[in-house]
Amino acid sequence: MSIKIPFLSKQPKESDSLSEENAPNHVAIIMDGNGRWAQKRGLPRFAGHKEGVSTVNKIVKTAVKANVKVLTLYTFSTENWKRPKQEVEYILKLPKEFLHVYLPSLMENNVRIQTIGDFQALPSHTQEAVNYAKEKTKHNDGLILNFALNYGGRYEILKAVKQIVTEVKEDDIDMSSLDEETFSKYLYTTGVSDPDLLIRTGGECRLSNFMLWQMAYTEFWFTDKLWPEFTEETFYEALLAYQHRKRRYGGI
Ligand SMILES: CCc1cc(N2CCCCCC2)n2ncc(-c3ccc(F)cc3)c2n1
Repeated sequence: MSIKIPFLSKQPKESDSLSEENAPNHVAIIMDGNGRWAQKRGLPRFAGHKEGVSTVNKIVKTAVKANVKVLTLYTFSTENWKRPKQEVEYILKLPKEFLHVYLPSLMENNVRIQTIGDFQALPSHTQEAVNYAKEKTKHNDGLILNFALNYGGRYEILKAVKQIVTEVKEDDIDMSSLDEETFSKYLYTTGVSDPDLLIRTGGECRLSNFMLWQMAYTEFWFTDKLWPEFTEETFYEALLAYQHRKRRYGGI
C-alpha cells in the first residue's frame, strides 16, 4: 500500500510514492545544526535547542504516519559534556520540557519511549522525567521512540567487550559461542533491529561516534538543512531516497 505524501504537487509516479512495505523499519537521526540555527538569527545557542524540541515532535508524528517502526534520535553524546556548563545544564532539562508538552500526544499516537546510553550518569531530574515517560508508555505497541542519551558508540562496544571477557573468565559463556548475534546482545540496542536509514542534518557527513556497530549496513542520507529547519517534507524526501537505494548487505 502506498503512503500519500502531502507535498508532492503532481500525481506521484509509482517510484515517487512511498510504499508502506518499503518504508525503513528503523530510522536513526543525528539532529545537528541547532546552535548554528540560533547564531544565524542572532539568538543565543540554547534558542536553537529549544526550537529543535518542536522539530522532534513534528518528525515523531511524521514517522508514525510513514509506518516507521523504530526512530532513534541522537540527543546527547558522551562528547557533549565538553560544552559550556550552562549549555549542558540547559540541554539536560529538555527531556522534562519536551515530555511536559508532548507526552499526551505520544500516548495518543501509541508511541513507546526507550533510551540507549549511560543513563545513570545523567542528572536525577533528567532520569526522573524520562523514567516517568518510559513507565507511562511501556504498554504502547506503536512506534518505538528511542532517545540516545549520554551515548557513545566506542564506549558501548568497549563496555560489551569487558562484560564478555568477565563472563568468559567466570566460565559463564564459551568463547566459541561468541558470534555477531550474541555480541549484539551486550549492546544498549539489544532486541532492536539495526538502523536501515541514518539521516544527518547540519551538513556534516560523519557518524560522530553514533551506533558504530549497528550501522554496518545502514543507508546514509545527509542534508545541509539545520535540525530546526528539518520539515515533514524533508523527512519524506529522505524516506523516498532510501526507497530508491538497492541494499546489498555486502552481496552483489
Ligand atoms: C537530554 C538531551 C536532549 C536534547 C534535546 N534537544 C537538543 C539536541 C537536539 C535537538 C532536539 C532538542 N532533546 N529533545 C528532546 C529530548 C528528549 C529526550 C528524552 C526524552 F525522553 C524526551 C525528550 C531531548 N533530549
